[in-house]
Amino acid sequence: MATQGQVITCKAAVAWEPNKPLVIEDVQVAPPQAGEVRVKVLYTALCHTDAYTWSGKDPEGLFPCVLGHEAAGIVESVGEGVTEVKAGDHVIPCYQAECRECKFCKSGKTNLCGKVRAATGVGVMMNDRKSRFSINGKPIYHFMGTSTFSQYTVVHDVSVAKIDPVAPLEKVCLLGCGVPTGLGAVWNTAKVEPGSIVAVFGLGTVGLAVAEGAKAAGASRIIGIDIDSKKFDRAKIFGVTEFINPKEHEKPIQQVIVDLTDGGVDYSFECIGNVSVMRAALECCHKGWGTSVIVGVAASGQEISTRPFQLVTGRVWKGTAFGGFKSRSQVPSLVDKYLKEIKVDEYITHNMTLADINKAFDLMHDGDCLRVVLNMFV
Ligand SMILES: NC(=O)c1ccc[n+]([C@@H]2O[C@H](COP(=O)([O-])OP(=O)(O)OC[C@H]3O[C@@H](n4cnc5c(N)ncnc54)[C@H](O)[C@@H]3O)[C@@H](O)[C@H]2O)c1
Ligand SMILES: N[C@@H](CCC(=O)N[C@@H](CSCO)C(=O)NCC(=O)O)C(=O)O
Ligand SMILES: [Zn+2]
Ligand SMILES: [Zn+2]
Repeated sequence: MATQGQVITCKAAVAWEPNKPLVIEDVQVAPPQAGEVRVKVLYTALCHTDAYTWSGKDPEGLFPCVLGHEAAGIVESVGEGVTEVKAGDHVIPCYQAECRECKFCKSGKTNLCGKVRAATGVGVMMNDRKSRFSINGKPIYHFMGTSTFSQYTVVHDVSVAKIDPVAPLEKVCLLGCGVPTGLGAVWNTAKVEPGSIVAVFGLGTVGLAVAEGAKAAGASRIIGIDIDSKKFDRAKIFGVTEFINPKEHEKPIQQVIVDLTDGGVDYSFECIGNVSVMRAALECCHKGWGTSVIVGVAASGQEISTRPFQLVTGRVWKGTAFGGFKSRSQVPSLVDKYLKEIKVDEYITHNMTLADINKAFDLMHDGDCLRVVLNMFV
């Protein structure tokens, strides 16, 4: 039965309140308006940023909402004026949009896009500043412009990347967030050169993707730092060459690293979201040139600090969103790269269904878990 132009009622996991279990509900998803695309979400993974917003610590978190931003699916229908995708195309929703027309996109200096950000930050669509999700008439907010914990979602056309239909959607859904973030932090934001010494704080999916990116960039040493020593064996597969557990050292971790590296590392990456670790990551960098990249998302109210002398003496502090990748232009090439070389399957530790989403979030706090992929239609 054709669904184009019709309201679709489907299953979605709704976050009614911070920290309260998600509830699988029958949700009405309105047809896409001008410049919008309705996507049948086949697979979605869970990212720690979903857990962060769900926790109530995200200043942009609005409830009730449909969370989720790391997914893959097929276009169900498109609104007026949409030319770059059509029904049947395989796509990855992109929480970081790319319009190619705004001041940010045209600058060539950033992957951030300004076109729809004001609407996606308050859980609505740009066209009419309303949500396309509702339950018996009650609006449910969107999240990050993606809301992939729903069997159908509506996204802006600037927030969807068309990909090679050969790619397995149950795998490449990971290219919607965590893996590109880590790879791009190394390749686009830090621009790590061959021979560099790299420190990676936090060996979850994002940190392991940093290690994978650093190995591909030819780093000579990749030092993994995590408070859970169980992470170390697996991290070797992703390129980590040495491990440090800060709990096993009396000295501050930055001092331990400076001592081990003849003055500090060339590049460090914070992949946790802990502001004290962000400071350590900066301060373990080599005087004169060491660069530290903040990747982790810290809760509202948290602030970073260091002695300005750390920067006066040549260390550089940076941050990255989606690894600096321009989403619509570059996600399709990441999918092509996946088909040839980059790891993705290796980050998937669990496969579950939408009905089990609360159990999937519980699993994320278990040290063995990297990414859980949910099959949305089983
Ligand atoms: N900037 C972006 O675009 C972007 C994109 C995706 C995710 N993120 C953020 O990146 C962070 C990492 O995501 P993830 O999915 O890899 O998370 P994760 O929870 O799987 O990994 C974090 C790791 O850090 C370790 N850890 C915790 N506290 C530590 C400490 N004090 N010292 C050393 N290690 C410690 C944990 O044991 C774990 O292995 C999250 O904050 C997430 O929100 C940012
Ligand atoms: N609303 C949050 C922002 C959190 C944040 O920094 N998000 C990252 C992506 S995390 C993906 O897992 C990001 O890309 N930020 C840039 C942007 O949102 O435009 C808060 O306010 O803390
Ligand atoms: Zn994410
Ligand atoms: Zn733009």
